Amino acid sequence: MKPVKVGICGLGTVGGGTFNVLTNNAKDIARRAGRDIIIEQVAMRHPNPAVEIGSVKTTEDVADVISNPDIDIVVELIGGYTVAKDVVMGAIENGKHVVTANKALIAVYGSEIFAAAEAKGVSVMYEAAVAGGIPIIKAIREGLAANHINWLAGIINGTGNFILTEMRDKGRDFADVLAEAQALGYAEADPTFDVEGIDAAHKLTILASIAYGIPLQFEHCYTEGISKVAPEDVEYAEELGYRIKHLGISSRTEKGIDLRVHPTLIPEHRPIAKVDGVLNAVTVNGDAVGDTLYVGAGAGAGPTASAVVADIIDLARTLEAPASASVNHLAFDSESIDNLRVLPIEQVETAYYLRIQVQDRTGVLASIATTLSEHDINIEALIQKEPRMENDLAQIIILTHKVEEARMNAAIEAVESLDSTHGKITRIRVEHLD
Ligand SMILES: NC(=O)c1ccc[n+]([C@@H]2O[C@H](COP(=O)([O-])OP(=O)(O)OC[C@H]3O[C@@H](n4cnc5c(N)ncnc54)[C@H](O)[C@@H]3O)[C@@H](O)[C@H]2O)c1
Ligand SMILES: N[C@@H](CCO)C(=O)O
Ligand code: NA
Repeated sequence: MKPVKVGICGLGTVGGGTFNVLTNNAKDIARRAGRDIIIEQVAMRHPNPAVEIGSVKTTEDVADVISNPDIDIVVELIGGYTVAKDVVMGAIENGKHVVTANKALIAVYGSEIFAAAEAKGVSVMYEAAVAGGIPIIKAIREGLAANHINWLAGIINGTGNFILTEMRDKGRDFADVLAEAQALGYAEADPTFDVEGIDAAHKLTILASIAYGIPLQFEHCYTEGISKVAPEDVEYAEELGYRIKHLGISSRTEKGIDLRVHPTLIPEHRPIAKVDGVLNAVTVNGDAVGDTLYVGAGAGAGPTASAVVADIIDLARTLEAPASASVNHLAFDSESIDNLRVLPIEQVETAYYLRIQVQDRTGVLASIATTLSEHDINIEALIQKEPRMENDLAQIIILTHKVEEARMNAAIEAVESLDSTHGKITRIRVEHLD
């Protein structure tokens, strides 16, 4: 079979990794694809010291790649919504298949992009966009295709997990660890996407869509980052037998779809609680298969390139096949996408960890317990910490049973207004993942 020719746009962390994997593993890749895969051209702004470009043609203008008649597959590894979108839409317009690692683009503009691709009879592949090297898109879209998927939850931002792990294990400073994650090529161009949960929300939006056959609804994803996780909460959570992880969580309930990203206490015996550093993990529950768990590197040049190149190989294998033979972009036939409602966070039910600062005097505990009980909130565990700081305030840490968020909001407001409590209550949602 004739070789397949690839054009790479962007030669940064992932572009460089993709170039190197395609080059270094060319023999194995050809054996798998049944044909050679050749890098025909690279659009780049700066040389990448990790890459020996050799005799591959380069250009500074992505338009050269998109319009190159020899190129079958355009690989978009620039990032963002502007040039990247032009590259993807331009490649589709020119009848080329696309591979991208750009979750922001897929989460926000995926519907438009997939519609354009379907009209042209080409595919847009995005395995690298979610959980880096873990083949989670393939697992859900193809491997679990027999199932009615009930829920999924995952650590889906490598930078965030790396920061939380280093803070917990080594007591390192947040800003220091973030700088290291950036130097290692894990972080987004704008790292607030990592630390404020936006990147995880992009990924969760994609996962929920292919799990349930619903439209991409990034705008409805509840998003909270890790920037406010305090070292003392990490410590108290551990004392209660939990770890704090930044999770993306989605489940189907009778009321609608739950779609949320936030710091979460999970029991320390859950396998996902032990997934540390830049590793990601996704657990998916299907009605036939039960619980499944996928773990691997969520960011970095090699792991992300592994996913990009797997997509290129898939396309290379089926290049001459009719478009109807390809897996649907969002796993389900585009005619049968269900417009299920995403629940507002106020209607979501979870258990809670609460840390309340109180005056260290008798009766305080009783008044808090009474206020919670007036809101129908049951306490599962409670610890009290003596004052540590100059302000002479003690801390009460409470784990509650499940309660609707709106009711918890009302209870928190009532507890905060008690004379004996001080300042804002820290609240972190708790999930048992069963
Ligand atoms: N880094 C990771 O671990 C990782 C993992 C999964 C997905 N991603 C996604 O992959 C994409 C790329 O991320 P990255 O970490 O490699 O970023 P990066 O900043 O390292 O690389 C982007 C490259 O694009 C180049 N570029 C910018 N504008 C260009 C233009 N007009 N023409 C040609 N080149 C241009 C930049 O010079 C840079 O080298 C993003 O969408 C990101 O979200 C990254
Ligand atoms: N910045 C992302 C890259 C992988 O998508 C992360 O840290 O997970
Ligand atoms: Na992946």
